[in-house]
Amino acid sequence: MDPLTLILTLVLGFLLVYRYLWKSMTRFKELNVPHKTPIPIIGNMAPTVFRKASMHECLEDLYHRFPNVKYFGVYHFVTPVIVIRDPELITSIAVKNFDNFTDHVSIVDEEMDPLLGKGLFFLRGDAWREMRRTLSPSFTSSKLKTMFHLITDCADKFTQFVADEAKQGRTYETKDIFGRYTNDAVASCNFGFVTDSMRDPKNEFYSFAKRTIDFMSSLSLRLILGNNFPMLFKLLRIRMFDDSARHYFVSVVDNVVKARKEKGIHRPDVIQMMMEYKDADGNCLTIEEMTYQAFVFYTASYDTVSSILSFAVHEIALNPEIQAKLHREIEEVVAKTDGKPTYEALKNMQYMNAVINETLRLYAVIPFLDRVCVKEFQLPPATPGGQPVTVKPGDIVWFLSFALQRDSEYFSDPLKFDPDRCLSPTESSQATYIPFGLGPRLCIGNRFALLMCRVMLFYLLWRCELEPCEKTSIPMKFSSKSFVLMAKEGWWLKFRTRGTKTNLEDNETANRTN
Ligand code: HEM
Repeated sequence: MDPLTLILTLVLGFLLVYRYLWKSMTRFKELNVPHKTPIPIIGNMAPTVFRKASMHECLEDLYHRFPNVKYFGVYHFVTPVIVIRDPELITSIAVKNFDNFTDHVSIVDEEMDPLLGKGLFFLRGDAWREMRRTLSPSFTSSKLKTMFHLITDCADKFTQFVADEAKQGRTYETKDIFGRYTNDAVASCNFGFVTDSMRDPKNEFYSFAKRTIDFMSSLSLRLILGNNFPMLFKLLRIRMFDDSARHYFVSVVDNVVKARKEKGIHRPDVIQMMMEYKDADGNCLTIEEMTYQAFVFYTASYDTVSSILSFAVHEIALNPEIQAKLHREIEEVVAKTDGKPTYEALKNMQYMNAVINETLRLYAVIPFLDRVCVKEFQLPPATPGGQPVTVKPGDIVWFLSFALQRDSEYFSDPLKFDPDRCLSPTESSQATYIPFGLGPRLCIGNRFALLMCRVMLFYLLWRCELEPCEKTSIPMKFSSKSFVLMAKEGWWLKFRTRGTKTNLEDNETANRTN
């Protein structure tokens, strides 16, 4: 190609791309939906692009710019998204009119990235319905009860190890150690084998999975790009996870299934339930299908559960009266169950549940919940006297759990960590408290997640006291580098085995928290 043709082609290409991008960025002006003027390509995401704020804080800021509307528009880079602000309208979309909004935004190509694309989260329409029906029985209360001892084994081993190490007080980065616990619990309950990642942090499964699902790596960037430029992603064959990850997890599941069949092993876990599943025509799940679902459970748990535990212990350490109250409740259960806590005893711990629920309110780890319109739907006017807006198939809506759960309109003194508010059900409603989402797409693992948190906090606070240390972030600042909610400087705390503290150390702790 001669230089002139090359330059003309490049200019034309640039103009076409610019026009296409710009066209999508005038959508809200045309629809007369309240919005902030976007910057080309970056849209309304400048604070996250220039690392001034986390995605959560950037969206929360936009949320507060439009206080009196039912919804407003956000340009997530080049993608126009309607953010629903009104709780009633959120319920209408996610629950009552679910059939118009059945899917999550598909950010990966199913064939190129089957580990994510064929997992429950990204399945669409009937394929999602079928798989959700298949997997739901794995997480009922009765199934969780059978998995309870698998989880307590992990928490017990973990806290014994920590209690041995922390006799003189020991500082930990809690996200790292709770990541190991979550890994062990999920490996045991979902993949069907035992790891001990505190004593053996280099074990193959944990090392591989941790490297694969690292939101502080380019994975966060790839998630954002996949959300905005799915065509480009496909064209350039960019993937979230490469073939080595798929091969590794398929071989793990294959080995577990083979060993169980050969040795006649039966274990009360999710792999076993998937092995035993048969559809109406007698078809079983393939090894690949089992792997994709076990992998999505792992991905959905690893970061969320370890983050919620880290935020919870951060607040517990900073609030000695909450820690004391929680410890009293734990001692009551220990006394009642003769030191062998049961599933029911833990499930009924009111204050423990309030502490976890309050953590989920204050720290919604996922920045937004999304739905894609699959059937035309009419939104009421955004403002009194405005015009209704028709949402078409392919249009995207978001609900901002982080902003809603920190809105003083719904929660008094919203930045205060106050578990007591969760003891009185009046403070939250269905659509303003949505840490696990809502409607038929609600997190399938929510009970499992709560159980993992409850079990860990129980064993940990039974054996250890938690204190802030020099490196603890006070107040908590969020990282602008990650797609999920992360502490900017990490989550650092001092753990101390109960009953080993001197009077002098007691005074030091009191001074630090005052
Ligand atoms: C504290 C921990 C967790 C939090 C905060 C969380 C939060 C969420 C949220 C917000 C959604 C989207 C819901 C919606 O769109 O309405 C979701 C979906 C999902 N979560 Fe969780 N989750 C957690 C733990 C888990 C665990 C432990 C598992 C697996 C065992 C899991 C598996 C899933 C799956 C498979 C979906 C997709 C469900 C579907 O589309 O049908 N999550 N989660």
